[in-house]
This record gives sequence, structure tokens and C-alpha cells, in this order.
Amino acid sequence: MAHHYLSIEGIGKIYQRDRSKTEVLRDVTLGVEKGEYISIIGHSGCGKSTLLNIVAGLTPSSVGAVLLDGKVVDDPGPDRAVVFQNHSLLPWLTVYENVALAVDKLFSRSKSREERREWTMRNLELVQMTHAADKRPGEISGGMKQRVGIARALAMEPKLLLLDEPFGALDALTRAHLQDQIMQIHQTLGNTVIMITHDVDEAVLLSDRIVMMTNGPAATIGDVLEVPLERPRSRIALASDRTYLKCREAVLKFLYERHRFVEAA
Ligand SMILES: Nc1ncnc2c1ncn2[C@@H]1O[C@H](COP(=O)(O)OP(=O)(O)OP(=O)(O)O)[C@@H](O)[C@H]1O
Repeated sequence: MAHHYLSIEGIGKIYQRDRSKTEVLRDVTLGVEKGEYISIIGHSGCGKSTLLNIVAGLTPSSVGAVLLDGKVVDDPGPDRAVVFQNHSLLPWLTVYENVALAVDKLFSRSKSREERREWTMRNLELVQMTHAADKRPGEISGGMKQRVGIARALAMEPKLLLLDEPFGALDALTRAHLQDQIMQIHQTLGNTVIMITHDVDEAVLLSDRIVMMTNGPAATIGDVLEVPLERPRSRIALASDRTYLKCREAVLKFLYERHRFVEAA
């Protein structure tokens, strides 16, 4: 078997309540290399979050295994940082303290107090949030909260960054700005990223590969599209790029022709 940085091997998930069973995922297999940016796209309810949560170790799979850097994933751990759509900052702490909390917890032995302070600020700088370090979540915008969530995840230096529709709740302009920032960060740090999105343009712009899920129940990977666009990428230049448009068309065809959404009766 080929070795990948992240191996998702034959994952299946059945949710069971009382006597009723729902098979959400069936035989999901994917290898991800270090530094790759992967998007997962598929219709609502097909099981994308379930898959991400299994990789995060937050939900157990029913069958199959996940291996990260040769180690079996069976519980949550700091090597996999998750950013959810609804920012999960602690409202009573400042922006700085929200990031510092994770940094102090993870690096209390390996970094001095001053190093931890610098590391916290460095990660806030990455998302351009140092100016609001002393503000509380209630005093900043949704996009800013999401940036702090991303800073907190990056500060953990995870092997894998898991993004569950991180820009889903934002307006189009804020969303574009954050996409550009995440591209820049990925370019600088070379993180391995798995991101769920509903946005075809976002998937093509950011990803090395796009994983397209079939409709549930028993959803699986229907196709994987390579995005052979050079980096750094510019959304303006790509708007008329033939390769970009071809990738976009391939994803749209998958979603709206081959796996059209069928509303459950
Ligand atoms: N804890 C649970 N118990 C039972 N069923 C669940 C549970 N969590 C999710 N499901 C079901 O599993 C299916 C997949 O849900 P999931 O949230 O993974 O899909 P999704 O593709 O991420 O959806 P969306 O794009 O709308 O966020 C849905 O039918 C959902 O109702």
C-alpha cells in the first residue's frame, strides 16, 4: 500500500439511533501528501462534516482507518486543528488571550513565557489581527473572529489544518479577502489543509485537488479533480484563465449533472 502523509482508508460511517440506522459514508479512501491543499465539495447532507470530524478524531468511524504521519487517528489531538464555520472563540477572553490559551497549553514546556508571547503575536500578525489584540470577540466583526480562529489553529502548528466551511458565514468581499490571506499563509507555511466548501470558485482558487462527493446516503468520493494552476494565484488573473474555467466547469458538471441534489422525500 502506498504511504501518504494522511491516509483515509476505507472509511464508512453508520449513525444508529434506537432501531434506525443511517449509512452516511461508504468506503471513502483518499491519500493526501504533505503541503497539499484539498477541498471537499458535495451537496448538503452528503457527509462532508462527518468525514472531517472522523479525520479530526472527534467522531469515530464505523469501519476503516485514518493514519496521519504513520500514526492511527482515534481521538482528537493538537496535530489536527479544526476551524469551524461558526467561530468558537471564548467571549470573555481578548483576541490575544484566545490564541495565547492554546499556545500556553501546548508549549508551556518547550517555549519560555516571552517566546510564547512572541509566537502568539506572530500568528495574529499572519492573519493581520495584531491591531485588535486587546479586543473581545463581541467587539470585532465575523470575518475578524474567523481570522482569530485561524490564528489560533495555526499557532498550534498542526500537521493538518481542517477547515469546515471557514468562510461560509461571511459576506462576499470579506470572504475573498480571507481566501487571499489563507492562500498567502499556505504559500508561506506549506500547511497540509483539508477544507469543506460549497463554493466552486473557492475550491478551484485555493486547492491542489478537489474531492467531489456523491450524494448520500452511503456517500463516497465520486471524483477527484487536479487543479494544475501555478501558485501564487490571483483571482483577477484567473477569472479569464482557460485552465481555471475548465476546472470550474468540471466541478459544476459533477454537482449539477452527474450528482444532482435530490431533496429527500
Ligand atoms: N450525530 C448524528 N446522528 C445521526 N445522524 C447524523 C449525525 N450527524 C450527522 N448526521 C446525518 O449524517 C448526514 C451527513 O451529515 P453531515 O453534517 O456530515 O453532512 P454535510 O455534507 O457536512 O452537510 P452540510 O453541507 O449541509 O453541512 C446527514 O443526513 C445528517 O443528518
